[in-house]
Amino acid sequence: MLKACIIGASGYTGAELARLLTLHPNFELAGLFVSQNSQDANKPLSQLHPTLSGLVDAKVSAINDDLLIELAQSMDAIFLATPHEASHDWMPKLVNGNAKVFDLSGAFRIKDTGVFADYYGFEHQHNSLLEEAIYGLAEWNAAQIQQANLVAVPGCYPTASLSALKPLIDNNLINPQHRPIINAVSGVSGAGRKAALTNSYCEVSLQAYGVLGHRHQPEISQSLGSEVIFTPHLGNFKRGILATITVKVADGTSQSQIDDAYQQAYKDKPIVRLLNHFPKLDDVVNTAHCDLHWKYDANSGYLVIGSAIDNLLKGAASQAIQCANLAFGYASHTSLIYEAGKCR
Ligand SMILES: NC(=O)C1=CN([C@@H]2O[C@H](COP(=O)(O)OP(=O)(O)OC[C@H]3O[C@@H](n4cnc5c(N)ncnc54)[C@H](OP(=O)(O)O)[C@@H]3O)[C@@H](O)[C@H]2O)C=CC1
Ligand SMILES: CC(=O)N[C@@H](CCC(=O)OP(=O)(O)O)C(=O)O
Repeated sequence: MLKACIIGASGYTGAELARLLTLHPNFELAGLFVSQNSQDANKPLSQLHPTLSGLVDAKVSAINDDLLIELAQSMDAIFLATPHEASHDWMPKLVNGNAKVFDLSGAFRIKDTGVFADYYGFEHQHNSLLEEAIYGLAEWNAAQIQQANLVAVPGCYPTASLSALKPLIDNNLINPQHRPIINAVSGVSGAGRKAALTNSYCEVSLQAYGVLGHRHQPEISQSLGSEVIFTPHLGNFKRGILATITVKVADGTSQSQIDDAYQQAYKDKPIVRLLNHFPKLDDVVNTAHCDLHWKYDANSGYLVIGSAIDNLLKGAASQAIQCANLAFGYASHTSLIYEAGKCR
């Protein structure tokens, strides 16, 4: 069994990782950590997340610098489900050991350091680690992830958006004169577990935010190789992201070229499901799937794609497990999807 630990285990994505690693046939969950001064240190994870009762009753421990170095030597896999700044600050201690590191934060996703000052509010100090980090979009970067020691797991909105747009861009089907327009709605768990006025129950009402300035816009553009217009919205539900994306396709594109692009991209990739209707959040929440559907108007040249994921799973924890599966030589979907009542 491969030894894995989670830093930031008490958060929403950390708890999902704990569940997925406990149920995984190839990993042993060997450590759960929170920050040095965490109020939750020494509490059982199942006390913080009672849904894990009987499954993950181990206590979370406070992390410190010596422990980081020790974990880098003793673990096979380290999952960071921590704020961007914490991942940024700790990474040099974590990458120089035996463990492969899977970072769910945004700290190592972008190659251009200027983006961190503009969108993340801190100056990036680790250029060489940014170079080394592999972007963990599992269906699209498998060969690189298999060789990686440091995987930057994509953000939730970028996962929903890129899963819809990559088949088109890879087949030169997007009209370069027109930016794809991404409108996406997220549940409140996308903001993490910490209390804040903007995500408290009585305050949340469907609303756009981060308009023309959200940090996921440069992340999507980097991976797509094309600028986009990205507008996120916060909805008054717990989990899930529904993205509706409008694309002006290249002149002369046929319906069958579009259909083929999606079918070729996702054949043998069972996490992504191509539907015959526009996706619904309820069908992906609590699953590792990304559901896609599209409709094309050949007269106008406009294509609309619907993409749905669970932000905490395909948008974070289960995609991190897909990356770990690949990095340790297993099929990407190992332990993540169900077939005839069995976990594949
Ligand atoms: N929620 C989502 O849908 C997605 C989140 N992400 C990213 O994943 C990461 C985790 O997100 P999420 O689970 O939602 O966050 P939460 O706020 O729910 O959890 C954060 C975790 O990190 C710990 N933590 C907080 N501050 C620090 C610190 N300074 N040093 C070390 N540990 C700290 C927290 O515990 P404590 O404070 O007690 O130490 C907690 O365990 C973030 O980087 C987020 O941007 C990525 C994709 C989707
Ligand atoms: C609803 C909500 O607040 N969502 C988060 C995105 C969560 C995510 O993907 O996290 P990263 O920060 O790791 O990119 C936001 O808009 O900031």
